[in-house]
Amino acid sequence: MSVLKVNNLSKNFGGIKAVTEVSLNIEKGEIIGLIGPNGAGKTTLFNLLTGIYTPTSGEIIYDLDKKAYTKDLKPHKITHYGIARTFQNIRLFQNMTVLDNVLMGFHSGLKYSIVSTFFRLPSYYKTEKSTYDEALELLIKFNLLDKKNELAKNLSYGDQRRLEIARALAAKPKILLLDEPAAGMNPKETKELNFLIQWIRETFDLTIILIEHDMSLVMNICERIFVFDYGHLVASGTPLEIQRNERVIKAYLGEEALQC
Ligand SMILES: Nc1ncnc2c1ncn2[C@@H]1O[C@H](COP(=O)(O)OP(=O)(O)OP(=O)(O)O)[C@@H](O)[C@H]1O
Repeated sequence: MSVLKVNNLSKNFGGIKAVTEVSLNIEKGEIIGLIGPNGAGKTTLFNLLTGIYTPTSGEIIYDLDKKAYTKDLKPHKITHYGIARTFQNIRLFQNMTVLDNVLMGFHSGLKYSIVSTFFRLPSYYKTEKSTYDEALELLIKFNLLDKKNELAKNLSYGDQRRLEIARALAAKPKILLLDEPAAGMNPKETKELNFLIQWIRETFDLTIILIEHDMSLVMNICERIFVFDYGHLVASGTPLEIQRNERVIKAYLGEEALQC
């Protein structure tokens, strides 16, 4: 079942063609890798998928059952359609605690009204209590419970990356976008991330799309890979197909890819 479809999507910034006529289809439950040289358009595609940028042309169709298109969707609405993300440069609330960061992630999905919040009606407290419990559960799953009262800025780099993923999951997404999750991680943390990504796919019943330059991670966990160059989608296929694709080897991977 398709959960996300992109048709002839383009984004120009003045004369720069960041994304050009990209079409792709993502199936439920897949782990997808987006790879390509710096400036190839990968993050711009994420920004289009999350409503940060409006497409110059083309369309994005989320969750085909609901027939939601990008045209009039703002980022908070896209969250409601089930997309959450992390950022290349970690964007946590650095001076807030670990627990508060996760609680902020629930905010977009909360069901109580302004009236019940203002008058502190029972529905407000009920939602607040279950949100708090769910936040603690997420912290347990991510092995961060003992750090719940620490400020985000005091966590190790690997913990900050995991906290950012936990916060994204609080919005209960169907599709999780990870922008260079292994950036800045040491080999041990990258290995743990490898297992973490597969574990969250199973545990949270997710479809995952990740941008990554660490080829061992991409080749190990992705079922399909899309390769970008100068804004164009130049190849797609399984890790094995991509590793053997002459054009991709020449433009990006290099001969060592064959040993991955
Ligand atoms: N807001 C913007 N304004 C102008 N140009 C932009 C903007 N965002 C991206 N670009 C340009 O679009 C092109 C694609 O950039 P993008 O960040 O999407 O590449 P990328 O594949 O994610 O690169 P990296 O791997 O380095 O993160 C680049 O030429 C970049 O300079």
